[in-house]
Parts: sequence; C-alpha cells; structure tokens
Amino acid sequence: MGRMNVTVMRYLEGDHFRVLIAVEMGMKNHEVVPLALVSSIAGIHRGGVARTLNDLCKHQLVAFERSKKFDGYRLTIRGYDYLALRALCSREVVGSVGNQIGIGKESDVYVGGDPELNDLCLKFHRLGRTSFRKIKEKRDYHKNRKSASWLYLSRLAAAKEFAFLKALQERGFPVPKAVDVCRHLVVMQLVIGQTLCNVSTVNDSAALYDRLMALIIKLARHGVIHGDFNEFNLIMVEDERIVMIDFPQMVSIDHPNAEYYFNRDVNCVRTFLKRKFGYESEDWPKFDDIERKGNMDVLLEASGFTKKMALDLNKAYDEGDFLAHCEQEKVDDEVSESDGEDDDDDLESEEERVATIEEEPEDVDNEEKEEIGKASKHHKIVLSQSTRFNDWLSEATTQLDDVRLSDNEEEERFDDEDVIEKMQQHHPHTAPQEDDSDPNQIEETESLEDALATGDKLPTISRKKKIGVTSGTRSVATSVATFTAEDIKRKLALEKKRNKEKVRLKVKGKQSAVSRNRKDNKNVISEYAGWI
Ligand SMILES: Nc1ncnc2c1ncn2[C@@H]1O[C@H](COP(=O)(O)OP(=O)(O)OP(=O)(O)O)[C@@H](O)[C@H]1O
Repeated sequence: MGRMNVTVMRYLEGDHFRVLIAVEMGMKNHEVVPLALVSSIAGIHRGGVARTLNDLCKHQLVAFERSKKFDGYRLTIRGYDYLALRALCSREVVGSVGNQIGIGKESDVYVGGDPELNDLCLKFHRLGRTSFRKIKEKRDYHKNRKSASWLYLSRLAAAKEFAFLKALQERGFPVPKAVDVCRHLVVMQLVIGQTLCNVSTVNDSAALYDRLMALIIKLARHGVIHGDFNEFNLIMVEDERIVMIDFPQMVSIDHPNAEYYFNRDVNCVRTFLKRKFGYESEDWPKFDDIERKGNMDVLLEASGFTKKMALDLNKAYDEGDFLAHCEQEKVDDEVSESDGEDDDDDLESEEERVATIEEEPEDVDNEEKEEIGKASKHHKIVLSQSTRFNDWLSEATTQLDDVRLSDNEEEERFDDEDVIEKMQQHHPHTAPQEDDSDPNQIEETESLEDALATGDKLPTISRKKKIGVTSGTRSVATSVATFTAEDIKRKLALEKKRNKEKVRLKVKGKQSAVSRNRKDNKNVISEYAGWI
C-alpha cells in the first residue's frame, strides 16, 4: 500500500480546478465531455481550456478519449480524488494525506491529518471502479443528464456512510466520529486498533461474544440491521472494545429480507468466535424477539439519503450490478418519453432529429423532382396525342429538306452527340430569334426541356436523330436554341429558390441543435448548484 501523490496539487491553479469541475459536471450526462462543453461550463474560451486540459492530462487528472460519437475528456479517479481533497482543504477539514492503511473492494483508506496535524481517516469510495469501463462500452451518452456510474455510486456510498456514521454516533454506537464528506470522500476519526480478523487472542471471548450480539440487538432496536457484520468490519480497540467501521449494506428492519440479514449477522459472529477462539454459546438473539424502540431507518431517509439512492446502492452491492440504476433510468426515460415529456433533453434523439432536419431539403427535392417528372410525362403524353407536333414535324422536315440544299459542309459535321451535348448545355445565347414566330416549335422546346428535366433523353435523341439524319443539322441546332431567355430565367430562378430553401433548412436544423445543446448545458450548470 502506497502513498497518494498529492504533490501536483500545489502547482495547480484556480483554472485547473475550474476546468476539472467542468469535466466533472459534464460527466453527469456524458461519458466523455467534448471540449466545447467543458469550455462553456467553465466559462473559459476554448484555447485556454485546451491548454488547461493538456496540463490535466499530463498529471493524469483527466484522460482524453475517442468514443463513437464524441471525442472528449473524462475525469480519472485521481482527478476526482483531487477535487474532493481540494474542496476539503478549502473547508480546512483536511491538511495532509499520508499512507494508505486499508484497501477494500470498494474503497481506499488513507491516514490523513487536519491543518493542526491531528490524525484523520480518509476513506475514498470507489464503487463501480472495476466496472465503469463496461458502461462506456454500453453507452457513450448518459441519457437525460444521468450521472456517470462510478461517480454517482461512489458519491452515494460516501453520502450513505457519512449519514449512517453520524446517526449511529448520535445514538451512542461505537463508530468512528464522522468529520465531513465531499463527493466520494468520507473524513472520519482514525481508529487505533486491529480489525477483528487480525486478532489472534482475546482475554474474554464470552464478553466479546456478548458485546457483539448486544450491538446487533441494539441496531435492530433502532430500526436497522447491519447486513455485513463480520470480522473485517469490526476493529478491536483498547480493553477489547469493538468499533464498527463499515456498514455498506445496512437496511431497515422493515426490509422484506430483514430477518435473513439479521440471522446472517448473528451466525457470522457465532461462526467466527467458534472458529477463531473456540467459543460457542447456546444463547443467541432471535429476530422475533426484537422490540423496536427507535426509527433510525426513517430518520436516515429523511436526512436526504432517499429510498431511490438506497436502492441503487443496494443493487450495486448485493447484485454486483453497477449498471442497475442506469437500466432503471433507461426504463424511466422510456416511460417519460412515451408520455411525451422531456424529449428535448435527449441528445441521441436530438442528433437523430438534427439528421432528419438536415436530410429534409433532400427529401423535399426528391418530392419536387417526382412531381416535375410526373408533370412532364403527362405533358409528353398530351403532346404525343396532339397532332400539332406531328404536323410541325412533317412541315419542319420539308423545310429542312429545302434548307439542306443550301447548307454548307461544316454544318453537316454536326452529329447526334453534338446535338445531345448542346441540348444538355441549355445554352441561352444560342436561342435564335427566328423561332419566336413558330408556336409549334415552342411546344417542342417545352417537351425537350421537360425531357431534359426528367433525364428522359432517349426519346429526344431518337427524335433528333430522325431530324438530323433526314433533314440535316441546321434544324437541330435551331430547335436546341429555342430555349428562350424567359425559360432560362425561370429555370434559374427555380433552381436558386430551391438552393435557398436547402441552405435555409440546413441552417435551421443546425441552429436548433445548437440552441438545444446550449439549453442542455445551461440546465447542467444550474443543476450543479449545491452539487458539491
Ligand atoms: N476509521 C478507520 N480507522 C482506522 N482504520 C480504518 C478506518 N476505516 C477503515 N479502516 C481500515 O481500512 C480497511 C478498509 O476499510 P473498509 O472495510 O471500511 O473498506 P471497504 O472497502 O468497505 O472494505 P470491504 O468492502 O472489503 O470490507 C479496514 O479493514 C481498516 O483496516
């Protein structure tokens, strides 16, 4: 067991802690916190935050991570320890940190000292530290600003321990004196003694047995059951007196499994004394004989440690399910979502919404295109039924036959590909004025335009081929050039309008996403008041 390295702390400035707190706050609903969010929570510009985060990364107080959705920073255990220590230092509760004296499944215990150098015990809760990676695999984003599991559970464990320590101490139970709590760190009196598991001999095992059983009964009379009353959580001090140091699973005597927990505690003591000191007694307390005289369980709940908190914590302890509260929250979220509440806070669905909004212009375009396509097809059908086009065609063919006679060689070099290319270019300047007088030609122009708009080139090509082959190239050039300036203007205006709509819709989507994010961040900041 080593020593906690707190030397870096003296070199950290206000901004470092400000940014560290911003990351912590961001982690209430993000597994990794993006730079932009850290910057907005800390109220420091991005450049400054980036520099500070670099320093913090160097000292392993935060870690940079790339996840599926975000690149960002997460608070490390060390960073969280520093935050708690800094807060307690500024409250003048803690003045120094010494050696590690205990390491449990769910905590690290250090010797500490107050500013006057009196000994203290610093217990850092680490509930869920082994499993918080799993949370990341499962979910990058914590829905509806629910906490990161290990931060939340460790804080709960510390809050519970502190509340219980105080309550037990007030009722005269032999527990270390509770000094203060901050985040996941409980500061209490340092007990000088040995855990019962390390005690090899006792002067009076019967007295020890009685003392232990009396403790179990006294707890039950006050309305609580320890739930983990064993040699690892009991310290023997002077005169073979016992001090209870750990009660993570303490439950109310009204708990459905209260009798089971009570009997388990009693049996633990009996087995231990028999095994270690060879002491056995015919007499042991029975659950039904307990007469309730106090209501510590109710008072504890009233002290702020709610049933929900207790439930989350018990699930983590009993079932080893460090994600149980997240699952519950997920169910809650789904229920509230189905009720139509709080939709705006959900970033995942928000992202989907943003994506949908950004896709909208495309959708609109496709619909428009479909409509235009349908209209042009209809137009073509009408045209094909009309005799005007056929009349014009035969007339034009005759005219072209006449014109070909006077055409020069160069004009004849136009082939079908040139025609198609020209048609697709919609060159406005090639529109000759000579066609204005022919209403039939206008009809053809529209049909060509429609065909081009729908991408329906083949009929046009075959038509042109016919014209080109039989009547020469001039007429082809003429018909392509029949796009009037008005038509082109109209088309350009339409395109411009559509582009404008596209841009407007995109901006709208992004803007709404930004404002929602801002709202979210604002809520995180306002919620943070009194969180430490
Ligand atoms: N107030 C205290 N004074 C002195 N030593 C303490 C104190 N609290 C805890 N310790 C030491 O730290 C060790 C671990 O403490 P504790 O049992 O509270 O941690 P834990 O994580 O709950 O352990 P586990 O869950 O494995 O029982 C204890 O065995 C004890 O040696």
